[in-house]
Amino acid sequence: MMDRAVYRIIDANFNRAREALRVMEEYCRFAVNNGSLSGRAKQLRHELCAAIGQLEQGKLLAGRDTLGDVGVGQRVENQLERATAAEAFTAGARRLTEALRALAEMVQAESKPVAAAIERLRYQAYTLEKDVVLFAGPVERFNRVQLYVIVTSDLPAEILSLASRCAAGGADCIQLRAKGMPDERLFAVAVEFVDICRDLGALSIVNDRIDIAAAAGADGVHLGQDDLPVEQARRLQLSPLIVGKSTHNDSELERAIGAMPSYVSLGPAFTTVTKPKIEVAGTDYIRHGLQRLAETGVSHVAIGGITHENVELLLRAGVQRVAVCAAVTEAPSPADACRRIKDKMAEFLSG
Ligand SMILES: Cc1ncc(COP(=O)(O)OP(=O)(O)O)c(N)n1
Ligand SMILES: Cc1ncsc1CCOP(=O)(O)O
Ligand SMILES: [Mg+2]
Repeated sequence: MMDRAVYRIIDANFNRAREALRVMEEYCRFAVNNGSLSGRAKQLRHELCAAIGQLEQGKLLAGRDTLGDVGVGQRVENQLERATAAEAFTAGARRLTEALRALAEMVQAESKPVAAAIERLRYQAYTLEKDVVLFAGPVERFNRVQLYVIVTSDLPAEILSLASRCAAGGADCIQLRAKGMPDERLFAVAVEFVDICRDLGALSIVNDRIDIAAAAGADGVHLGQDDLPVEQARRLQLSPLIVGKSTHNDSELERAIGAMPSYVSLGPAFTTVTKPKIEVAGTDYIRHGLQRLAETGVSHVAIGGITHENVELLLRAGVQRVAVCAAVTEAPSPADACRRIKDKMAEFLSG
């Protein structure tokens, strides 16, 4: 037989945990726009209710004494003063795991199986928090990108010079794509590339190689269909990285969404001199991809044969981010070429 104080603690922490889960669920649903993450928060809430439902409900309610609670009205500094929805989520996750811990300890005496179920929920809550933070933070950073330039070269000096000129011309994100460079040199170039991008305010992405991206401190990695899977790359990151995934058709897109990358590239939109043999996916695929992605929270970038002359066609289809290689890096002035595309985008997206 538990005493009344224990029931009071269980009742208070059950309410605290449910409320925290609501905050987490709403953040996943309305800020992250991800049905799978909000579904996991909802499932946790239902499982918590089912676990506590096994205790005697009458005793829980009889133990409640809000008016006599000496903690009511005691506020710590900054409580209920969250600057962002992400901060509210993190505070909710902390409250949730604390409440679950208190619940598990207090329920022990009444029911060991219920206490064990609550402990399992606590570990699931830690995992959910981690999955949400590792997904939502990088997506938010990537969503600020409009112009993404891919610098393709195996010459270190050319890569670094192009990266500086493109960033100076307004590229928001630059990818280092050096397909034939030995690892030692690739790592050294990646370190300099990351520095240049950081100094000039562009995101730095390394193509193909999560190991080089993580070791060089890049903002992200881009993975193709033949590269390491997104889930495995995530396990190797040292801090939350932007993880991009190439897709060229509906079935690749569905598989990519399941792995929850930060963004998918949709393309090729047009024929491309950078990959002359690749089949064009076309603007219909891009239009459909954008619709499908809207309910996932996964960001996008259109790619393949994009120039300042055809970018408006994509913007009209709903594209908000474009990745460009040849039209910028083969131009007499890569910085001017970036500016031309950025201006077109700014004009369209602000109008
Ligand atoms: C933004 C972006 N999208 C697609 C690709 C192509 O990746 P992948 O199919 O792995 O081919 P390679 O570029 O590795 O030859 C990309 N690099 N960047
Ligand atoms: C790397 C890549 N993958 C699909 S299309 C493409 C090349 C994009 O380059 P470009 O802008 O020169 O067409
Ligand atoms: Mg690749």
